Amino acid sequence: MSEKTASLVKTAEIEGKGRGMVATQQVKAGQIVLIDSPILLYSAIPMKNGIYSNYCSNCFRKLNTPVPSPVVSCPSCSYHAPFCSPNCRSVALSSSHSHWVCGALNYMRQSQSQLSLDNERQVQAYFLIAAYNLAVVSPSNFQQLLSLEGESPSTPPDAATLMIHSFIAFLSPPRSFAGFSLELTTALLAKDKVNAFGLMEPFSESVDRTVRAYGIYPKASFFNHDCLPNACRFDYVDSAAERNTDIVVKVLHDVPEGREICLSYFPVDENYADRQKRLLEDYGFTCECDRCKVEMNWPDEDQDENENDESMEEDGIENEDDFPHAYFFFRYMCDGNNCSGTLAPLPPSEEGTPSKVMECNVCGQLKADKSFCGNGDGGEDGVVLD
Ligand SMILES: C[S@@+](CC[C@H](N)C(=O)[O-])C[C@H]1O[C@@H](n2cnc3c(N)ncnc32)[C@H](O)[C@@H]1O
Repeated sequence: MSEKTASLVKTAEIEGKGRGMVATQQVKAGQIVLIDSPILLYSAIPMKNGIYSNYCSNCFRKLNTPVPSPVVSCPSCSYHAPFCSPNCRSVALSSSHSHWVCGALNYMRQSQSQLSLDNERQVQAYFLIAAYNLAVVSPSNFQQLLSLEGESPSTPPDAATLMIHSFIAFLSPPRSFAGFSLELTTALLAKDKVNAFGLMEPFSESVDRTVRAYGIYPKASFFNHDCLPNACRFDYVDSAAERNTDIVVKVLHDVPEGREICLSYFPVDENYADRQKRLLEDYGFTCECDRCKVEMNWPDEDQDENENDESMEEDGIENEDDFPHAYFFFRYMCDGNNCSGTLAPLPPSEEGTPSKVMECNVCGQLKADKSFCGNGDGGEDGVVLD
């Protein structure tokens, strides 16, 4: 986090939500309030016999060539874990791709058919391998991971958790780490469940994106959820030259001092029932945000009005009493094909003049701010984008 952004948010207790992030001063539309680096990253791509993924095994940048050259692959892996550069490889060999991780992943690949872990369990195994490795390569970051929100279930671990724990036990976690136990495995999985941020595969208009990797971000983990967020997060995994796995949190509009800054944990255009289900199952809470209080009274057939299509835009704005948050969708939802991203203004000028250009956090397109342009095509207020 840079000095400049460090002072714009702080953690505070928020009634009914645990810790949250609040603005320490008035924040202007488009300002970056946090840049955070991951303490842990792991692949979200389940392994398919002997085929490595098309992302750097350290920083998850998309690789240009499908077959890695020997200078940028792991010297020990039977599957030649690929890296995007000799530097990434050298960093990884002493941290995220340590000798133990390398052996553990190799074993997982070789014995995949006997292990019969489904895709979700494979990704959990990647996480646990990365987390137990972290305990050795960076004990302080490991403690930070353990200090995050996420309660272990009060019920005994299910069969799948027992299986995955015994699999990790079989891999003999690094000898210098003494705390390995079923309780710790269960606690780690609980932290991962509510705190991991997905780094998505490159955007495509024709294919639905899936997650390429998950990261644990120690400061960004304090943002609570709101179904009409006042901030959203960006990442530049393939385009940033350095620190490409950092996430950047920007506010959508002016936020007064002391106000909580929230993200939406998933695309904003999901309907009420789906949001509630997801928040309860994945994050363990019932959302009582202003938007949910309105939508809980909507009949089922109106639920899909949230969707970001033409009819929503027209209907929503015409029926503001039923849909008071229509303005949010009009101004902050990207209307790009297959996108569902959130638009945040570019940072204001040094003098504090707000930008009239919005950036989408999914497709990356720059668009004219509709609130300045009337119809949003950029033609009425001199905001013309290439
Ligand atoms: C990523 S953490 C956010 C920080 C967390 N509140 C803390 O104390 O560290 C996600 C967890 O915060 C809580 N949370 C987030 N948003 C919430 C909301 N709108 N209402 C109630 N609890 C919320 C839930 O317990 C959720 O599993």
